[in-house]
Amino acid sequence: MASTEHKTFTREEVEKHNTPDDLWVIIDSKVYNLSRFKDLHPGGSSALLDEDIAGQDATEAFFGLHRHEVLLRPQYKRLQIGVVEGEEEQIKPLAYGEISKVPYSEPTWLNEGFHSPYFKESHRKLQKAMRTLVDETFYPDAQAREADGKRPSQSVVEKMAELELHAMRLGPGKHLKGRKLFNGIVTPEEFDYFHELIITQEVVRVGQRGYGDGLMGGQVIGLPPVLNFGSPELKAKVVPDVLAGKKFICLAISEAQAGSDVFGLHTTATKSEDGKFWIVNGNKKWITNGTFADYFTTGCKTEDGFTVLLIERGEGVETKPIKTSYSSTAGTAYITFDNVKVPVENTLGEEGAGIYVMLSNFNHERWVLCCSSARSQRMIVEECMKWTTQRKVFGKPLINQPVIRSKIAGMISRTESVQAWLETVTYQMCNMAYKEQAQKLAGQIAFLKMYATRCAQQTAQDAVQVFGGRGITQTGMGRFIEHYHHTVTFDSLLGGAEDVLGDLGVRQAVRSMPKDARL
Ligand code: HEM
Repeated sequence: MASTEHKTFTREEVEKHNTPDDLWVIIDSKVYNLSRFKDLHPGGSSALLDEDIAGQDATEAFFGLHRHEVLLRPQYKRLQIGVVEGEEEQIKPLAYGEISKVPYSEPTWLNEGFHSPYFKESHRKLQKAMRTLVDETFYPDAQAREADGKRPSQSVVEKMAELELHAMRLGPGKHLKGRKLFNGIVTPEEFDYFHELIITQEVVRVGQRGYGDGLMGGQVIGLPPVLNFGSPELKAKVVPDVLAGKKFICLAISEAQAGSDVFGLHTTATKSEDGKFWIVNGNKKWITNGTFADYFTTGCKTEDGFTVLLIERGEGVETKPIKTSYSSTAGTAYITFDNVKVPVENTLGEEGAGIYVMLSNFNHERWVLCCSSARSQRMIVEECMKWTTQRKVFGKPLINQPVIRSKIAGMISRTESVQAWLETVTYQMCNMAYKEQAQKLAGQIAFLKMYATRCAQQTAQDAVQVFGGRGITQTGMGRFIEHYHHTVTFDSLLGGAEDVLGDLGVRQAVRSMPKDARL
Protein backbone atom coordinates (compact mmCIF):
# COMPACT_ATOMS: atom_id res chain seq x y z
CA MET A 1 0.00 0.00 0.00
CA ALA A 2 1.39 3.46 -0.84
CA SER A 3 2.14 5.54 2.24
CA THR A 4 -0.32 8.22 1.10
CA GLU A 5 -3.17 5.73 1.68
CA HIS A 6 -2.18 5.27 5.33
CA LYS A 7 -3.65 7.11 8.31
CA THR A 8 -1.72 10.15 9.43
CA PHE A 9 -0.54 10.88 12.98
CA THR A 10 1.23 13.78 14.59
CA ARG A 11 4.53 13.08 16.33
CA GLU A 12 2.83 14.03 19.62
CA GLU A 13 0.20 11.33 19.08
CA VAL A 14 2.84 8.69 18.35
CA GLU A 15 4.78 9.63 21.48
CA LYS A 16 1.87 8.54 23.69
CA HIS A 17 2.23 4.90 22.52
CA ASN A 18 5.36 4.11 24.51
CA THR A 19 4.46 1.16 26.74
CA PRO A 20 5.05 -2.60 26.26
CA ASP A 21 1.39 -3.21 25.39
CA ASP A 22 1.02 -0.15 23.24
CA LEU A 23 4.30 0.35 21.38
CA TRP A 24 4.69 2.54 18.31
CA VAL A 25 7.81 3.88 16.59
CA ILE A 26 8.56 6.14 13.64
CA ILE A 27 11.01 4.98 11.01
CA ASP A 28 11.61 7.34 8.10
CA SER A 29 8.25 9.13 8.50
CA LYS A 30 6.32 5.84 8.72
CA VAL A 31 4.53 4.81 11.92
CA TYR A 32 4.84 1.17 13.03
CA ASN A 33 2.84 -0.59 15.72
CA LEU A 34 5.26 -3.03 17.35
CA SER A 35 3.08 -3.99 20.36
CA ARG A 36 2.61 -7.60 19.23
CA PHE A 37 5.79 -7.88 17.21
CA LYS A 38 8.08 -6.96 20.13
CA ASP A 39 8.10 -10.52 21.51
CA LEU A 40 8.99 -11.89 18.07
CA HIS A 41 11.61 -9.26 17.32
CA PRO A 42 14.94 -11.02 16.53
CA GLY A 43 16.79 -8.24 18.36
CA GLY A 44 14.67 -8.77 21.50
CA SER A 45 11.95 -6.63 23.06
CA SER A 46 14.17 -4.55 25.33
CA ALA A 47 15.77 -2.76 22.36
CA LEU A 48 12.30 -1.60 21.33
CA LEU A 49 11.26 -0.56 24.82
CA ASP A 50 14.24 1.74 25.32
CA GLU A 51 12.99 5.24 26.21
CA ASP A 52 14.78 6.68 23.15
CA ILE A 53 12.89 4.25 20.90
CA ALA A 54 9.36 3.59 22.25
CA GLY A 55 7.03 6.26 20.83
CA GLN A 56 10.01 8.04 19.26
CA ASP A 57 11.62 8.53 15.89
CA ALA A 58 13.85 5.43 15.67
CA THR A 59 15.13 6.03 12.13
CA GLU A 60 18.78 6.45 13.02
CA ALA A 61 18.78 3.56 15.51
CA PHE A 62 17.01 1.32 12.99
CA PHE A 63 19.43 1.97 10.13
CA GLY A 64 22.39 1.47 12.43
CA LEU A 65 21.21 -2.11 12.99
CA HIS A 66 19.19 -3.32 9.99
CA ARG A 67 19.41 -3.35 6.22
CA HIS A 68 16.63 -1.48 4.47
CA GLU A 69 15.37 -4.74 2.97
CA VAL A 70 14.02 -5.73 6.43
CA LEU A 71 11.31 -3.07 6.15
CA LEU A 72 10.39 -4.24 2.66
CA ARG A 73 9.68 -7.86 3.67
CA PRO A 74 5.92 -8.45 3.49
CA GLN A 75 5.69 -9.77 7.06
CA TYR A 76 7.24 -6.56 8.42
CA LYS A 77 5.64 -4.14 5.95
CA ARG A 78 2.34 -5.10 7.59
CA LEU A 79 3.48 -3.53 10.85
CA GLN A 80 3.11 -0.05 9.36
CA ILE A 81 -0.10 1.62 10.51
CA GLY A 82 0.35 5.11 9.19
CA VAL A 83 2.60 8.04 8.34
CA VAL A 84 3.62 11.17 10.19
CA GLU A 85 1.51 14.11 9.16
CA GLY A 86 3.14 16.37 6.60
CA GLU A 87 6.29 14.22 6.26
CA GLU A 88 7.58 12.08 3.45
CA GLU A 89 9.93 9.10 3.39
CA GLN A 90 13.52 10.08 2.69
CA ILE A 91 15.16 6.67 2.36
CA LYS A 92 14.16 4.90 -0.82
CA PRO A 93 15.59 1.71 -2.29
CA LEU A 94 16.73 1.94 -5.90
CA ALA A 95 14.04 1.17 -8.45
CA TYR A 96 14.74 -1.79 -10.77
CA GLY A 97 17.36 -0.80 -13.29
CA GLU A 98 18.40 2.39 -11.50
CA ILE A 99 22.01 3.54 -11.22
CA SER A 100 23.37 4.00 -7.69
CA LYS A 101 24.29 7.52 -6.69
CA VAL A 102 26.69 6.36 -3.97
CA PRO A 103 30.14 7.60 -5.08
CA TYR A 104 32.32 4.93 -6.74
CA SER A 105 29.60 2.31 -6.62
CA GLU A 106 29.24 2.38 -10.40
CA PRO A 107 32.03 2.26 -12.99
CA THR A 108 32.97 5.81 -14.05
CA TRP A 109 31.40 5.52 -17.49
CA LEU A 110 27.96 5.08 -15.92
CA ASN A 111 28.10 8.23 -13.80
CA GLU A 112 26.35 11.32 -15.02
CA GLY A 113 28.72 13.90 -16.45
CA PHE A 114 31.56 11.41 -16.99
CA HIS A 115 32.82 10.29 -20.38
CA SER A 116 34.30 7.18 -21.95
CA PRO A 117 35.91 6.49 -25.31
CA TYR A 118 34.80 2.84 -25.13
CA PHE A 119 31.09 2.69 -24.38
CA LYS A 120 28.70 3.68 -27.19
CA GLU A 121 24.94 3.96 -27.44
CA SER A 122 24.35 0.21 -27.82
CA HIS A 123 26.49 -0.47 -24.73
CA ARG A 124 24.45 1.98 -22.69
CA LYS A 125 21.18 0.46 -23.87
CA LEU A 126 22.37 -3.04 -23.10
CA GLN A 127 23.55 -1.99 -19.63
CA LYS A 128 20.16 -0.51 -18.83
CA ALA A 129 18.28 -3.57 -20.00
CA MET A 130 20.64 -5.96 -18.21
CA ARG A 131 20.42 -3.99 -14.97
CA THR A 132 16.62 -4.23 -14.98
CA LEU A 133 16.67 -7.94 -15.82
CA VAL A 134 19.19 -8.69 -13.06
CA ASP A 135 17.36 -6.63 -10.42
CA GLU A 136 13.98 -8.07 -11.29
CA THR A 137 14.77 -11.70 -12.11
CA PHE A 138 18.30 -12.80 -11.21
CA TYR A 139 18.66 -11.07 -7.84
CA PRO A 140 15.73 -12.75 -6.05
CA ASP A 141 16.58 -16.13 -7.56
CA ALA A 142 20.22 -15.74 -6.49
CA GLN A 143 19.32 -15.02 -2.85
CA ALA A 144 16.94 -17.99 -2.73
CA ARG A 145 19.25 -20.47 -4.48
CA GLU A 146 22.34 -19.51 -2.50
CA ALA A 147 20.24 -20.24 0.59
CA ASP A 148 18.81 -23.61 -0.53
CA GLY A 149 21.87 -24.64 -2.57
CA LYS A 150 19.83 -25.66 -5.62
CA ARG A 151 21.04 -24.78 -9.10
CA PRO A 152 19.74 -21.53 -10.67
CA SER A 153 16.08 -21.83 -11.61
CA GLN A 154 15.39 -23.15 -15.08
CA SER A 155 13.05 -20.18 -15.68
CA VAL A 156 16.07 -17.84 -15.39
CA VAL A 157 18.16 -20.03 -17.70
CA GLU A 158 15.31 -20.01 -20.24
CA LYS A 159 14.83 -16.26 -19.98
CA MET A 160 18.54 -15.86 -20.74
CA ALA A 161 18.19 -18.17 -23.73
CA GLU A 162 15.22 -16.19 -25.03
CA LEU A 163 17.36 -13.03 -24.97
CA GLU A 164 20.36 -14.92 -26.44
CA LEU A 165 22.42 -14.16 -23.36
CA HIS A 166 24.08 -17.58 -23.35
CA ALA A 167 25.41 -16.91 -26.83
CA MET A 168 26.44 -13.35 -25.92
CA ARG A 169 28.43 -14.57 -22.94
CA LEU A 170 30.76 -16.39 -25.32
CA GLY A 171 31.91 -13.05 -26.73
CA PRO A 172 31.77 -11.72 -30.29
CA GLY A 173 32.00 -14.21 -33.14
CA LYS A 174 30.28 -16.29 -35.78
CA HIS A 175 28.07 -18.03 -33.21
CA LEU A 176 26.04 -14.79 -32.92
CA LYS A 177 25.20 -14.64 -36.63
CA GLY A 178 21.46 -14.49 -37.29
CA ARG A 179 20.55 -14.15 -33.61
CA LYS A 180 18.39 -11.36 -32.22
CA LEU A 181 20.45 -10.17 -29.29
CA PHE A 182 18.47 -8.91 -26.29
CA ASN A 183 15.45 -8.10 -28.44
CA GLY A 184 17.69 -6.39 -30.99
CA ILE A 185 19.40 -3.87 -28.68
CA VAL A 186 22.69 -4.72 -30.35
CA THR A 187 23.35 -6.40 -33.69
CA PRO A 188 25.62 -9.47 -33.94
CA GLU A 189 28.04 -7.40 -36.06
CA GLU A 190 28.23 -4.59 -33.50
CA PHE A 191 28.57 -6.91 -30.49
CA ASP A 192 32.05 -6.58 -28.98
CA TYR A 193 33.90 -7.45 -25.78
CA PHE A 194 32.58 -4.32 -24.06
CA HIS A 195 29.04 -5.67 -24.49
CA GLU A 196 30.15 -8.93 -22.96
CA LEU A 197 31.92 -7.08 -20.12
CA ILE A 198 28.65 -5.31 -19.34
CA ILE A 199 26.72 -8.60 -19.16
CA THR A 200 29.27 -10.17 -16.82
CA GLN A 201 29.49 -7.12 -14.58
CA GLU A 202 25.73 -6.73 -14.26
CA VAL A 203 25.22 -10.39 -13.34
CA VAL A 204 27.84 -10.07 -10.57
CA ARG A 205 25.62 -7.53 -8.82
CA VAL A 206 23.45 -10.34 -7.43
CA GLY A 207 26.19 -10.55 -4.77
CA GLN A 208 26.13 -14.35 -4.56
CA ARG A 209 29.31 -15.92 -5.88
CA GLY A 210 28.04 -19.50 -6.11
CA TYR A 211 24.97 -18.45 -8.06
CA GLY A 212 27.13 -16.44 -10.47
CA ASP A 213 29.07 -19.60 -11.31
CA GLY A 214 25.94 -21.75 -11.27
CA LEU A 215 24.41 -19.54 -13.93
CA MET A 216 26.10 -21.38 -16.79
CA GLY A 217 29.67 -20.55 -15.75
CA GLY A 218 30.56 -23.98 -17.10
CA GLN A 219 29.22 -23.08 -20.51
CA VAL A 220 31.31 -19.90 -20.70
CA ILE A 221 34.49 -21.98 -20.41
CA GLY A 222 33.31 -25.38 -21.65
CA LEU A 223 31.57 -24.48 -24.93
CA PRO A 224 34.26 -22.37 -26.70
CA PRO A 225 36.50 -25.42 -27.33
CA VAL A 226 33.52 -27.11 -29.02
CA LEU A 227 32.75 -24.00 -31.05
CA ASN A 228 36.35 -23.43 -32.08
CA PHE A 229 37.62 -26.99 -32.47
CA GLY A 230 34.60 -29.30 -32.82
CA SER A 231 33.55 -30.87 -36.14
CA PRO A 232 30.52 -29.32 -37.87
CA GLU A 233 28.45 -32.41 -36.95
CA LEU A 234 29.43 -32.23 -33.30
CA LYS A 235 28.66 -28.51 -33.17
CA ALA A 236 25.28 -29.05 -34.78
CA LYS A 237 24.45 -31.63 -32.13
CA VAL A 238 25.70 -29.78 -29.07
CA VAL A 239 25.73 -25.99 -29.54
CA PRO A 240 22.04 -25.20 -30.24
CA ASP A 241 20.77 -27.09 -27.17
CA VAL A 242 23.36 -25.53 -24.87
CA LEU A 243 22.68 -21.99 -26.11
CA ALA A 244 18.96 -22.64 -25.71
CA GLY A 245 19.51 -23.59 -22.04
CA LYS A 246 18.23 -27.12 -22.66
CA LYS A 247 21.56 -28.88 -22.10
CA PHE A 248 24.47 -28.01 -19.82
CA ILE A 249 28.19 -28.22 -20.42
CA CYS A 250 31.27 -27.81 -18.25
CA LEU A 251 35.04 -27.73 -18.55
CA ALA A 252 36.76 -30.67 -16.88
CA ILE A 253 40.52 -30.18 -16.62
CA SER A 254 41.71 -30.10 -13.00
CA GLU A 255 42.09 -33.33 -11.08
CA ALA A 256 42.82 -34.52 -7.61
CA GLN A 257 46.35 -35.23 -8.86
CA ALA A 258 46.98 -32.12 -11.01
CA GLY A 259 45.65 -28.59 -11.46
CA SER A 260 47.65 -25.95 -13.36
CA ASP A 261 50.07 -28.67 -14.53
CA VAL A 262 48.01 -30.01 -17.45
CA PHE A 263 50.79 -32.37 -18.51
CA GLY A 264 50.58 -33.99 -15.10
CA LEU A 265 46.99 -35.15 -15.66
CA HIS A 266 46.16 -38.75 -14.84
CA THR A 267 42.88 -39.15 -16.74
CA THR A 268 43.69 -41.33 -19.73
CA ALA A 269 42.06 -41.82 -23.11
CA THR A 270 43.14 -44.86 -25.11
CA LYS A 271 41.81 -45.88 -28.50
CA SER A 272 39.59 -48.95 -28.80
CA GLU A 273 40.92 -51.73 -31.02
CA ASP A 274 38.69 -50.75 -33.94
CA GLY A 275 39.88 -47.12 -33.56
CA LYS A 276 36.32 -45.83 -33.34
CA PHE A 277 36.27 -44.89 -29.68
CA TRP A 278 38.34 -43.42 -26.93
CA ILE A 279 38.14 -45.31 -23.64
CA VAL A 280 38.41 -42.78 -20.82
CA ASN A 281 39.39 -43.54 -17.24
CA GLY A 282 40.17 -41.15 -14.40
CA ASN A 283 38.76 -38.37 -12.25
CA LYS A 284 38.21 -34.63 -12.38
CA LYS A 285 37.87 -32.34 -9.39
CA TRP A 286 36.38 -28.86 -8.69
CA ILE A 287 34.37 -28.88 -11.91
CA THR A 288 31.91 -25.96 -11.98
CA ASN A 289 28.40 -27.04 -13.09
CA GLY A 290 29.62 -30.63 -13.17
CA THR A 291 26.80 -31.98 -10.99
CA PHE A 292 24.19 -31.06 -13.58
CA ALA A 293 26.22 -31.03 -16.82
CA ASP A 294 25.20 -33.13 -19.81
CA TYR A 295 28.55 -32.59 -21.56
CA PHE A 296 32.11 -32.49 -20.24
CA THR A 297 34.89 -30.80 -22.21
CA THR A 298 37.62 -32.97 -20.81
CA GLY A 299 41.40 -32.86 -20.82
CA CYS A 300 42.94 -36.35 -21.19
CA LYS A 301 46.37 -37.92 -21.37
CA THR A 302 46.73 -39.75 -24.69
CA GLU A 303 49.54 -41.57 -26.41
CA ASP A 304 50.59 -38.37 -28.21
CA GLY A 305 50.36 -36.14 -25.17
CA PHE A 306 47.32 -34.14 -24.12
CA THR A 307 44.01 -34.29 -25.97
CA VAL A 308 40.65 -32.64 -25.31
CA LEU A 309 37.47 -34.70 -25.73
CA LEU A 310 33.81 -33.89 -25.44
CA ILE A 311 32.30 -36.54 -23.18
CA GLU A 312 28.55 -36.98 -22.93
CA ARG A 313 26.95 -38.00 -19.63
CA GLY A 314 26.20 -41.71 -19.85
CA GLU A 315 27.49 -45.09 -18.78
CA GLY A 316 30.64 -44.88 -16.65
CA VAL A 317 30.30 -41.14 -15.92
CA GLU A 318 29.53 -40.28 -12.32
CA THR A 319 29.33 -36.86 -10.67
CA LYS A 320 29.24 -36.02 -6.98
CA PRO A 321 28.90 -32.61 -5.35
CA ILE A 322 31.98 -31.18 -3.59
CA LYS A 323 31.40 -28.96 -0.59
CA THR A 324 33.29 -25.72 -1.17
CA SER A 325 33.28 -22.28 0.49
CA TYR A 326 30.17 -21.35 -1.44
CA SER A 327 26.83 -23.11 -1.76
CA SER A 328 26.16 -26.05 -4.05
CA THR A 329 24.34 -23.67 -6.45
CA ALA A 330 27.45 -23.70 -8.64
CA GLY A 331 27.23 -27.47 -9.00
CA THR A 332 30.93 -27.99 -8.18
CA ALA A 333 31.65 -31.66 -8.84
CA TYR A 334 34.01 -34.54 -8.41
CA ILE A 335 33.72 -36.62 -11.58
CA THR A 336 34.78 -40.16 -12.23
CA PHE A 337 35.15 -41.71 -15.67
CA ASP A 338 35.11 -45.47 -15.60
CA ASN A 339 35.77 -47.07 -19.00
CA VAL A 340 33.68 -44.41 -20.72
CA LYS A 341 33.31 -44.98 -24.48
CA VAL A 342 33.66 -41.70 -26.40
CA PRO A 343 33.34 -41.57 -30.22
CA VAL A 344 36.60 -40.35 -31.83
CA GLU A 345 34.48 -37.75 -33.62
CA ASN A 346 34.22 -36.03 -30.22
CA THR A 347 37.92 -35.11 -30.28
CA LEU A 348 38.33 -31.33 -30.05
CA GLY A 349 41.25 -30.14 -32.16
CA GLU A 350 44.13 -32.41 -33.14
CA GLU A 351 45.05 -35.51 -31.17
CA GLY A 352 47.91 -34.59 -28.86
CA ALA A 353 47.36 -30.87 -29.47
CA GLY A 354 45.00 -30.30 -26.56
CA ILE A 355 47.27 -27.71 -25.05
CA TYR A 356 46.41 -25.29 -27.91
CA VAL A 357 42.72 -25.92 -27.35
CA MET A 358 43.15 -25.06 -23.68
CA LEU A 359 45.49 -22.10 -24.09
CA SER A 360 43.19 -20.43 -26.58
CA ASN A 361 40.42 -20.73 -24.01
CA PHE A 362 42.31 -19.46 -20.98
CA ASN A 363 42.60 -15.80 -22.00
CA HIS A 364 38.87 -15.39 -22.34
CA GLU A 365 38.16 -17.25 -19.11
CA ARG A 366 40.65 -15.13 -17.18
CA TRP A 367 39.36 -11.92 -18.70
CA VAL A 368 35.78 -12.87 -17.68
CA LEU A 369 37.04 -13.43 -14.13
CA CYS A 370 38.67 -9.97 -14.19
CA CYS A 371 35.34 -8.43 -15.27
CA SER A 372 33.53 -10.09 -12.38
CA SER A 373 36.23 -9.36 -9.81
CA ALA A 374 36.28 -5.66 -10.74
CA ARG A 375 32.53 -5.40 -10.29
CA SER A 376 32.32 -7.37 -7.08
CA GLN A 377 34.99 -5.17 -5.47
CA ARG A 378 32.83 -2.20 -6.36
CA MET A 379 29.85 -3.74 -4.59
CA ILE A 380 31.98 -3.93 -1.47
CA VAL A 381 32.91 -0.27 -1.85
CA GLU A 382 29.20 0.59 -1.96
CA GLU A 383 28.43 -1.52 1.11
CA CYS A 384 31.28 0.13 3.03
CA MET A 385 30.35 3.65 1.93
CA LYS A 386 26.78 3.15 3.13
CA TRP A 387 27.69 1.42 6.36
CA THR A 388 30.37 3.90 7.41
CA THR A 389 28.15 6.90 6.82
CA GLN A 390 25.03 5.48 8.53
CA ARG A 391 26.66 3.67 11.44
CA LYS A 392 27.52 5.81 14.47
CA VAL A 393 30.33 5.05 16.91
CA PHE A 394 31.42 7.27 19.77
CA GLY A 395 28.59 9.60 18.76
CA LYS A 396 29.85 10.14 15.20
CA PRO A 397 29.48 8.31 11.88
CA LEU A 398 32.14 5.65 11.43
CA ILE A 399 33.52 7.50 8.40
CA ASN A 400 34.70 10.28 10.75
CA GLN A 401 37.51 7.97 11.89
CA PRO A 402 40.68 8.58 9.81
CA VAL A 403 41.61 4.89 9.91
CA ILE A 404 38.30 3.99 8.28
CA ARG A 405 38.74 6.64 5.61
CA SER A 406 42.17 5.27 4.89
CA LYS A 407 40.76 1.77 4.33
CA ILE A 408 38.02 3.12 2.05
CA ALA A 409 40.62 5.12 0.10
CA GLY A 410 42.52 1.90 -0.58
CA MET A 411 39.36 0.06 -1.67
CA ILE A 412 38.29 2.78 -4.07
CA SER A 413 41.76 3.15 -5.62
CA ARG A 414 42.12 -0.58 -6.14
CA THR A 415 38.66 -0.91 -7.66
CA GLU A 416 39.18 2.00 -10.04
CA SER A 417 42.61 0.80 -11.13
CA VAL A 418 41.35 -2.72 -11.88
CA GLN A 419 38.43 -1.38 -13.93
CA ALA A 420 40.62 1.10 -15.84
CA TRP A 421 43.19 -1.55 -16.75
CA LEU A 422 40.40 -3.96 -17.64
CA GLU A 423 38.87 -1.44 -20.04
CA THR A 424 42.27 -0.90 -21.73
CA VAL A 425 42.78 -4.64 -22.18
CA THR A 426 39.21 -5.02 -23.44
CA TYR A 427 39.85 -2.33 -26.04
CA GLN A 428 42.89 -4.26 -27.26
CA MET A 429 40.79 -7.43 -27.48
CA CYS A 430 38.23 -5.58 -29.60
CA ASN A 431 40.97 -4.69 -32.05
CA MET A 432 42.88 -7.96 -32.28
CA ALA A 433 42.06 -11.25 -33.94
CA TYR A 434 41.58 -14.17 -31.53
CA LYS A 435 45.02 -15.61 -32.35
CA GLU A 436 46.74 -12.25 -31.98
CA GLN A 437 45.07 -11.85 -28.58
CA ALA A 438 46.58 -15.14 -27.47
CA GLN A 439 50.06 -14.00 -28.52
CA LYS A 440 49.98 -10.42 -27.32
CA LEU A 441 47.56 -10.37 -24.42
CA ALA A 442 48.12 -13.62 -22.54
CA GLY A 443 50.69 -11.92 -20.29
CA GLN A 444 48.64 -8.76 -19.76
CA ILE A 445 45.51 -10.71 -18.91
CA ALA A 446 47.44 -12.98 -16.56
CA PHE A 447 48.88 -9.94 -14.74
CA LEU A 448 45.51 -8.23 -14.66
CA LYS A 449 43.87 -11.26 -13.12
CA MET A 450 46.62 -11.68 -10.55
CA TYR A 451 46.38 -7.99 -9.67
CA ALA A 452 42.56 -7.95 -9.59
CA THR A 453 42.26 -10.89 -7.23
CA ARG A 454 45.00 -9.60 -4.90
CA CYS A 455 43.17 -6.27 -4.74
CA ALA A 456 39.92 -8.15 -4.10
CA GLN A 457 41.36 -10.09 -1.18
CA GLN A 458 42.80 -6.95 0.41
CA THR A 459 39.43 -5.23 0.00
CA ALA A 460 37.60 -8.21 1.52
CA GLN A 461 39.90 -8.17 4.54
CA ASP A 462 39.54 -4.43 5.03
CA ALA A 463 35.77 -4.61 4.64
CA VAL A 464 35.57 -7.16 7.45
CA GLN A 465 37.56 -4.83 9.69
CA VAL A 466 35.22 -1.97 8.78
CA PHE A 467 32.10 -4.04 9.51
CA GLY A 468 33.53 -5.71 12.61
CA GLY A 469 31.52 -8.70 13.87
CA ARG A 470 28.90 -8.08 11.19
CA GLY A 471 31.53 -8.81 8.55
CA ILE A 472 31.63 -12.42 9.76
CA THR A 473 27.86 -12.82 10.24
CA GLN A 474 25.79 -14.46 7.52
CA THR A 475 22.61 -12.45 8.11
CA GLY A 476 21.90 -8.78 8.64
CA MET A 477 24.01 -5.72 7.88
CA GLY A 478 27.23 -7.42 6.83
CA ARG A 479 25.79 -10.36 4.92
CA PHE A 480 27.37 -9.42 1.58
CA ILE A 481 30.71 -8.69 3.26
CA GLU A 482 30.71 -12.06 5.02
CA HIS A 483 29.82 -13.84 1.78
CA TYR A 484 32.42 -11.93 -0.20
CA HIS A 485 35.13 -12.54 2.35
CA HIS A 486 34.60 -16.29 2.43
CA THR A 487 34.27 -16.69 -1.33
CA VAL A 488 36.79 -14.13 -2.61
CA THR A 489 39.54 -16.69 -3.01
CA PHE A 490 37.58 -18.49 -5.76
CA ASP A 491 38.55 -15.82 -8.28
CA SER A 492 42.18 -16.07 -7.23
CA LEU A 493 42.26 -19.79 -8.08
CA LEU A 494 39.90 -20.33 -11.00
CA GLY A 495 41.65 -20.00 -14.34
CA GLY A 496 45.09 -20.17 -12.69
CA ALA A 497 46.46 -19.38 -9.25
CA GLU A 498 47.95 -15.91 -8.75
CA ASP A 499 51.60 -16.94 -8.64
CA VAL A 500 51.23 -19.15 -11.70
CA LEU A 501 49.71 -16.26 -13.65
CA GLY A 502 52.31 -13.73 -12.54
CA ASP A 503 55.03 -16.14 -13.58
CA LEU A 504 53.37 -16.74 -16.95
CA GLY A 505 53.27 -13.00 -17.60
CA VAL A 506 56.94 -12.49 -16.75
CA ARG A 507 58.04 -15.48 -18.80
CA GLN A 508 56.12 -14.14 -21.78
CA ALA A 509 57.71 -10.72 -21.32
CA VAL A 510 61.20 -12.27 -21.14
CA ARG A 511 60.55 -14.12 -24.41
CA SER A 512 59.86 -10.77 -26.08
CA MET A 513 62.99 -9.05 -24.75
CA PRO A 514 64.96 -7.50 -27.61
CA LYS A 515 68.31 -9.25 -28.04
CA ASP A 516 70.16 -5.93 -27.98
CA ALA A 517 68.59 -4.55 -24.80
CA ARG A 518 71.27 -3.55 -22.31
CA LEU A 519 71.41 -1.08 -19.43
C1 HEM B 1 9.64 -2.26 11.98
C2 HEM B 1 10.51 -2.37 12.96
C3 HEM B 1 11.55 -3.44 13.10
C4 HEM B 1 11.64 -4.65 12.48
C5 HEM B 1 10.73 -5.24 11.44
C6 HEM B 1 12.84 -5.29 12.97
C7 HEM B 1 13.31 -6.51 12.54
C8 HEM B 1 14.52 -7.04 12.89
C9 HEM B 1 15.13 -8.18 12.30
C10 HEM B 1 14.54 -9.02 11.16
C11 HEM B 1 16.30 -8.38 12.91
C12 HEM B 1 17.32 -9.52 12.60
C13 HEM B 1 18.55 -8.99 11.94
C14 HEM B 1 18.42 -8.69 10.51
O1 HEM B 1 18.01 -9.58 9.73
O2 HEM B 1 18.78 -7.57 10.11
C15 HEM B 1 16.46 -7.36 13.89
C16 HEM B 1 17.54 -7.24 14.73
C17 HEM B 1 17.69 -6.23 15.65
N1 HEM B 1 16.87 -5.17 15.85
FE1 HEM B 1 15.13 -4.83 14.92
N2 HEM B 1 13.42 -4.47 13.89
C18 HEM B 1 12.67 -3.35 14.00
C19 HEM B 1 12.91 -2.24 14.77
C20 HEM B 1 13.97 -2.11 15.64
C21 HEM B 1 14.24 -0.94 16.40
C22 HEM B 1 13.41 0.34 16.39
C23 HEM B 1 15.33 -1.20 17.15
C24 HEM B 1 15.92 -0.24 18.11
C25 HEM B 1 17.15 -0.10 18.42
C26 HEM B 1 15.77 -2.54 16.81
C27 HEM B 1 16.87 -3.21 17.33
C28 HEM B 1 17.38 -4.38 16.87
C29 HEM B 1 18.59 -5.00 17.35
C30 HEM B 1 19.48 -4.49 18.48
C31 HEM B 1 18.80 -6.13 16.58
C32 HEM B 1 19.97 -7.10 16.63
C33 HEM B 1 20.96 -6.64 15.59
C34 HEM B 1 22.17 -7.52 15.41
O3 HEM B 1 22.13 -8.72 15.73
O4 HEM B 1 23.16 -7.00 14.90
N3 HEM B 1 14.91 -3.06 15.89
N4 HEM B 1 15.36 -6.57 13.86
